[in-house]
This record gives sequence, C-alpha cells and structure tokens, in this order.
Amino acid sequence: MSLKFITQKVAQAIDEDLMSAAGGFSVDQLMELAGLSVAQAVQKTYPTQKHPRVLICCGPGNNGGDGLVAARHLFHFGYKPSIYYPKQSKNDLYKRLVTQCNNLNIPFVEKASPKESDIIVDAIFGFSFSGDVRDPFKEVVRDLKETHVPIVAVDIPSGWDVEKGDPENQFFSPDTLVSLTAPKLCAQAFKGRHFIGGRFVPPSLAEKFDLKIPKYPEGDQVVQVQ
Ligand SMILES: NC(=O)C1=CN([C@@H]2O[C@H](COP(=O)(O)OP(=O)(O)OC[C@H]3O[C@@H](n4cnc5c(N)ncnc54)[C@H](O)[C@@H]3O)[C@@H](O)[C@H]2O)[C@@H](O)CC1
Ligand SMILES: [K+]
Repeated sequence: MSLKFITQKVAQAIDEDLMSAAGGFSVDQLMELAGLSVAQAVQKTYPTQKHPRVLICCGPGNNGGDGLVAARHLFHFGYKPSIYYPKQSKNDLYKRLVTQCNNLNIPFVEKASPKESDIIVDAIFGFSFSGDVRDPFKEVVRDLKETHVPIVAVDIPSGWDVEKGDPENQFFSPDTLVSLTAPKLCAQAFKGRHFIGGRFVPPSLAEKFDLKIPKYPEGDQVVQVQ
C-alpha cells in the first residue's frame, strides 16, 4: 500500500482538527497513544532481554511529551528507561508526566550518555521543528550522529527538516522511525525500519486529508510499513 507523505502545515492542521470541538480529543489522550505506539515499536524491534537500557531524549514540546509517555510504558514492559530532559516544560501536563516517571523511579539524567544505553529514543523535535538546532540540544543531536547505539526516532529524526529531510547528511539517521498519524515529507528519503503509529485517526479525518492509513494488525498500536 502506498503511503501519503504530508507537509508540516498539514501535520499541524490534522493535530488541530483532532483537538477541535468537532474532533473531541484532548492532547493528553493523543500523547498517551503516541507514546504507547513508540513503546510498542521499541518492544517489537528490540527485545527487553537483549536491550534493557533505554535512554529517552526529550525535547521541550509534544514530541518530548511522547517520549515521557513512552518511558513510562517501557518501564512497565520491563525495560530500564532513563530520561534526558534538559528543557522541562512548566505546563501541567508535562509536570504530571514527570511525576508519573518519578513515581516509577525512572532516573532523569543530567547528560545524555549513549554509551550507557542499549537503545536511544529520540523524542527531541517533532513536526514543529524549524531552523538550525539551538541549545541546549546541539550537543545531544551531535552525539546521536556519532553513536552506534540503535536510535528510534519519534515522528521526525531530530535535526532533519520536516519536509526536506537531511539532504547533506548533517544529522543522524535513525535505525527506526515511528511516524505518528502519517509520515511527513522528510520520511520519503528514509531507508530504515519504518512504523506508523498513533492509532486514533477517525476515517472521516483520514478522508478529509486524503491520508492512506495502513491496516494495523489486530490490537497493535503500530504497523510496520518498511
Ligand atoms: N497529531 C499527532 O499525530 C500527534 C502528535 N504528537 C506529537 O507532537 C509533535 C509536535 O509537537 P509540537 O507542535 O509541540 O512541537 P515539537 O515537539 O515538534 O517541538 C516544538 C518545540 O521545539 C522547539 N524548537 C523548534 N525548533 C527548534 C530549533 N531549531 N532548536 C531548538 N528548539 C526548537 C520549539 O520552541 C518548541 O518548544 C509531533 O511531532 C508528535 O510527536 C502527539 O503528542 C500527539 C498526536
Ligand atoms: K524526534
């Protein structure tokens, strides 16, 4: 089945539609399902016994929120997550997600150390990223290019232009990408393992934006498309 790759504007419009009065969703709900998708993609690809230590790098927006949710699910799946979250949001939703992780004794680390992990989840930037990477994220994005630890990117590989991707290979290319709702244009050039997640799109919305949502197997929250 062919996929529909969407622009940054369309990704934002879908998000707004889902959370409009007509769409009826809250951001918490969507983030919960997005984070669960990411955790499932990790669990399907990197078994707990072989890859217990997961470093989750979280950015300041909703992509980072997906990472916090994924950390909690990964803990319950039997992994040993740790979280690098250098620019913590003061928004109530994020504070609650941090509390939930604290209650599981998931450590928040001062520095992202790829060497001390078996998998890295890149939840730094999503579809609202633009321009050049600014601090405090320059160093971690650079470190991710140098590591050989497998990286699972949430929605967009951080640093990549949402539409143009990374034509000059300036940034890391993840082993696995979990596109939420629908892949963005940058994913057209992606050659690695590719999942679609975020199983919350009603058929009417898929039709409105002409999305080609692949068939999810049974109760799975992700479907592998490449
Ligand atoms: N509709 C969907 O499919 C859903 C999307 N969700 C997630 O939400 C993401 C989008 O979230 P947001 O719109 O909050 O945005 P992002 O999480 O993409 O990032 C926005 C944040 O990054 C900062 N930023 C942008 N460019 C930067 C740069 N060059 N250097 C440093 N910082 C920069 C902004 O100041 C802002 O704080 C998606 O990619 C996805 O992961 C889910 O949480 C819920 C459902
Ligand atoms: K990301």
